[in-house]
Amino acid sequence: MPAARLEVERLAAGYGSVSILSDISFAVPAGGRLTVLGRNGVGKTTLLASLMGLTTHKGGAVRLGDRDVTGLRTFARAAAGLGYVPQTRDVFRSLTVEENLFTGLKGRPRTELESVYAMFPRLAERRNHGGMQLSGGEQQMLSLARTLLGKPQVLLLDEPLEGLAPVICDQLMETIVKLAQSGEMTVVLVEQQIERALDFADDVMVIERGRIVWQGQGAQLRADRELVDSLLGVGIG
Ligand SMILES: Nc1ncnc2c1ncn2[C@@H]1O[C@H](COP(=O)(O)OP(=O)(O)OP(=O)(O)O)[C@@H](O)[C@H]1O
Repeated sequence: MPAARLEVERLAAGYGSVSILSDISFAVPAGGRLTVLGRNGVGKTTLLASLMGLTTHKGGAVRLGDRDVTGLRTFARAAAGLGYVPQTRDVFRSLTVEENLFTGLKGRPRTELESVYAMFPRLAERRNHGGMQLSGGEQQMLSLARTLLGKPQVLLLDEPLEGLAPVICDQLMETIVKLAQSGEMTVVLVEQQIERALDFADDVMVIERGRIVWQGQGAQLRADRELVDSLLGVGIG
């Protein structure tokens, strides 16, 4: 499946009776990249989870290409082309690397594993290792690789670099950038490492208390330290 446009219109969502997100509207063109920034606890994870149908819907719409997926359950959204790599890293710790990857194949031939092993040679080396023996970086690679086996049209990544050593962050970002540049999928990245996040995407969105407070080009943010400080409470560079 080729990359698809993601369009979110006036989305409102939360947990049970609690509202977290309101009036969230944005679009990412097919094959495009968007970075979502924001301080801790502002609703970034809730946004990605809401796109997957994992929160309480309170209004608005999510469209994937021409298809309105708002009313679909999580598995149906995944089948429609949304791929989600959660912050918690989706790894079955009692299974080996290869067994974890099998679960992402969903009946397609085993030979497809070779494509992700080529992308992550480290996983190929550790194919018989148990999930619980993996480092944080390897778990992140496995979680991403498993999602990629589903050939998503839109890939949602929640802080993939969290807790990883700088050299592993470099390697992982290189792979993510290559994936995005291939044009085979649209990518939405939530990331706290601002410099790397701005390197990743031209289009940036900043969330504060569940609302979009800034949308624009990353270059604008990079050039304006005061703006970055006011939006994110930290300097860059
Ligand atoms: N399962 C849940 N039930 C109720 N409230 C929740 C739940 N998960 C998160 N929240 C609340 O929703 C708000 C947004 O949290 P969220 O995890 O989306 O923020 P975030 O921007 O991703 O933060 P971080 O950068 O720390 O991961 C917070 O106030 C949080 O306490």
